[in-house]
Amino acid sequence: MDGTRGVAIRLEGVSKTYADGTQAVQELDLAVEPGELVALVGPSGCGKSTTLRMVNRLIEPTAGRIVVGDTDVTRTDPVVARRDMGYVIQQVGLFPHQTVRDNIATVPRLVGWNKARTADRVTEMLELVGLDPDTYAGRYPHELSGGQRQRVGVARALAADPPVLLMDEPFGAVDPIARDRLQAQFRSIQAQLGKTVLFVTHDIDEAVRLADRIAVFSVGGRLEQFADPATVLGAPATAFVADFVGSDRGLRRLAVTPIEPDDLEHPPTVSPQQPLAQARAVIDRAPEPYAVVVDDEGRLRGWVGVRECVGDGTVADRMRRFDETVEVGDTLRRALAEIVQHDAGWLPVLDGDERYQGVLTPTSVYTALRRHLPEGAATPEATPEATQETAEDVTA
Ligand SMILES: Nc1ncnc2c1ncn2[C@@H]1O[C@H](COP(=O)(O)OP(=O)(O)OP(=O)(O)O)[C@@H](O)[C@H]1O
Repeated sequence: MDGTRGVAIRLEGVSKTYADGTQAVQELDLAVEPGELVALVGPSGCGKSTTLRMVNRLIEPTAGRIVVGDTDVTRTDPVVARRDMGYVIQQVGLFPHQTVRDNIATVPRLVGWNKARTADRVTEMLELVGLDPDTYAGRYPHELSGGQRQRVGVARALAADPPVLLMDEPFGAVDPIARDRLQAQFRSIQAQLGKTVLFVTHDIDEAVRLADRIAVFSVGGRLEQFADPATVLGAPATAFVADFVGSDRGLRRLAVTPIEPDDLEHPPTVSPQQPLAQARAVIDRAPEPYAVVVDDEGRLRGWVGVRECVGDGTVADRMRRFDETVEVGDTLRRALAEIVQHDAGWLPVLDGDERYQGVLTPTSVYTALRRHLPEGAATPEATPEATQETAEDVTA
């Protein structure tokens, strides 16, 4: 979809001290690239929302400069600056006495779009967020589910095609299943639109799932680390970050680590036309008690184990099919989930053209996870002290 692409956001030495002396944000420097999706995370009260609201000047910084695209928003009329920044909040903030249509049309009308252009845009935005315009445009907010209200909130924020989107716990108020769906949908919307998105969440899994980079704050608005999810999880910069992302960060890394061809194992392969006796001989020479059946075009057909390789006939007569496969580029988490779900010792991996590439086993998933540790990553999980600690935790 054509539209305004994202612009850079720069915070330079930004601080906020509230009137009662609370230091919410201290000397914050943060540079967000155009089109980047950045999550602000940290414990309650660490200044995430304050930071977000200083960008659209709902809160005035006490020091520093905030530049959005070419505009120093700290020196611009905030009402004008806000037109370039869609804003989505947890409770959505839809106008209760206006229809969905009128809610979405708010900013386009404000900036003087004519009726026809505004009406087209409302339809386009409802379709973008997956709500049928004929059904929903005329409804009032109380006639929608929480998830639908949230989607209308996103549609409204995007309606005037701003380059920047600011979101404060955008999916916080919906149930976990709707939340998963909304997150996936938002990712695909963002992939199409390429806006610059700053969003606040206290949910590290949401940040890992959605963000290109994660900014981790500690109380007092100090930036502890600003890096991509794999680095935050695999190489936490400080003890604070390690604690915040949790002792199960190793598991979380599964979700951000893609399957690569180098990670795969290569058990023996046979073709469907081969006699079973030949397949048996192939398996007997290999450490694995099975062979993968691949046809002449490199497509996966199934597998045979030693037990199938008896009697006359060909591999095609006795081979078994797979319940599941994964592709190179899918996450290790997906692979492990399939292995566990199907109680399988191994899982075939295809390329984007459905050609067989190799297999993953629980061991190779683990090896891949270790290989993908970001540079400079200490592996606290593997140190004697950490092992000791875990043992104490277990016995405590
Ligand atoms: N208007 C205000 N006056 C005084 N202190 C404030 C004000 N607004 C926020 N604070 C304080 O500033 C600090 C940062 O608040 P902020 O809302 O930015 O945190 P947060 O990280 O978004 O927290 P949460 O996750 O709980 O929403 C907190 O200590 C909060 O109590």
